Amino acid sequence: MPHAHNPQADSGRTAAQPTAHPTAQPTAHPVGQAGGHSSPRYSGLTTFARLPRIEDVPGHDVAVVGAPFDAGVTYRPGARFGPAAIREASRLLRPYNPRLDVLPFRDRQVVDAGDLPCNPFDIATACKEIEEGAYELIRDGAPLVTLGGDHTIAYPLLRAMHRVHGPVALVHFDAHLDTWDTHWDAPLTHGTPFRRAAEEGLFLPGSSAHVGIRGSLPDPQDLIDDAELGFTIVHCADLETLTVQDVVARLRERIGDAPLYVSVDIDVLDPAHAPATGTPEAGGMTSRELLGIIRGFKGLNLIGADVVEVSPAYDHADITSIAAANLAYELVSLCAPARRFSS
Ligand SMILES: N=C(N)NCCCC(=O)O
Ligand SMILES: [Zn+2]
Ligand SMILES: [Zn+2]
Repeated sequence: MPHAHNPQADSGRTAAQPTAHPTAQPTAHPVGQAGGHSSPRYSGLTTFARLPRIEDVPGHDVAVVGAPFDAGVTYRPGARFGPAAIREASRLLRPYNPRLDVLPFRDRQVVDAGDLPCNPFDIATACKEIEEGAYELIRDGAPLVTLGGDHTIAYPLLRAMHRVHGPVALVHFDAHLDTWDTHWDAPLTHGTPFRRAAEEGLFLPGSSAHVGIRGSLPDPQDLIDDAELGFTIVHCADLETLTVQDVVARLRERIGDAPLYVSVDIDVLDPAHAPATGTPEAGGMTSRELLGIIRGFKGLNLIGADVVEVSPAYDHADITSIAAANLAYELVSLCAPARRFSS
């Protein structure tokens, strides 16, 4: 599908009417990754998975974009460097995803769209910039995977998704609820994006879930307030008895055939699997569990996703960035069609 602005695509669009082009044809001959045999994977300029930049191809079916913003954090800063670190850690991603049996870059034109503009001093301005930048990438219906950035960015991203698809099923992987009303009286922080989104009806509460919630809370009222927003919660402790398949079944039943948005706060992983994050909590998920649950969304209508809260200065041996890059790869892979012929 063309990336160029299409004025007709906007006409008659309202929030309640999904407007993604159901008939849009995928790019005929996608440009894939820079070849691992013609140039070693550790060489060359960095794009996500060594994919072409958006300006290097005529159009895109799926975009990966960075949102280097971290003015909304409450504890350790540094997620503004997340997109660069995740891209660097994505060099080893290969063309074939065997668990999903797809070649995500062969049948869809996947591009690296660079970084969205994000004002580093004014959160409201940054949110507007992120929303507009994301909207330009998705206006013709292309799925978007955003590399954060702190979790504040999920709010403008959901606003952009809503403009194209209407309310979405939201699956939110996180140690934290991120549904506070305000933090230090600030309405736009990484602890508040899903409260703002709920107020604006950006997601379908009955189709949405928090997964991986754990850790100490400022107040017991947090859980009561969150419950009023309509989410179901798969607590991290539930994984002591539920298998990955059980969780997938529960989430799929809830999502149904609604357009799906997946928001992954990397702190849903145990600090052993993701040390480089702003508000780490002990007792988290393994990367294998999280990758398994996300793969379980195969066949659903994924219209967007984010992987946020990677703060690379706290990393060791790129553990966190590698986990984030692989999660983004699975999310992009969910946008690929079933394999039609062997490679
Ligand atoms: N990591 C995210 N998104 N939120 C954490 C907020 C929890 C706190 O600062 O107490
Ligand atoms: Zn979190
Ligand atoms: Zn979060």
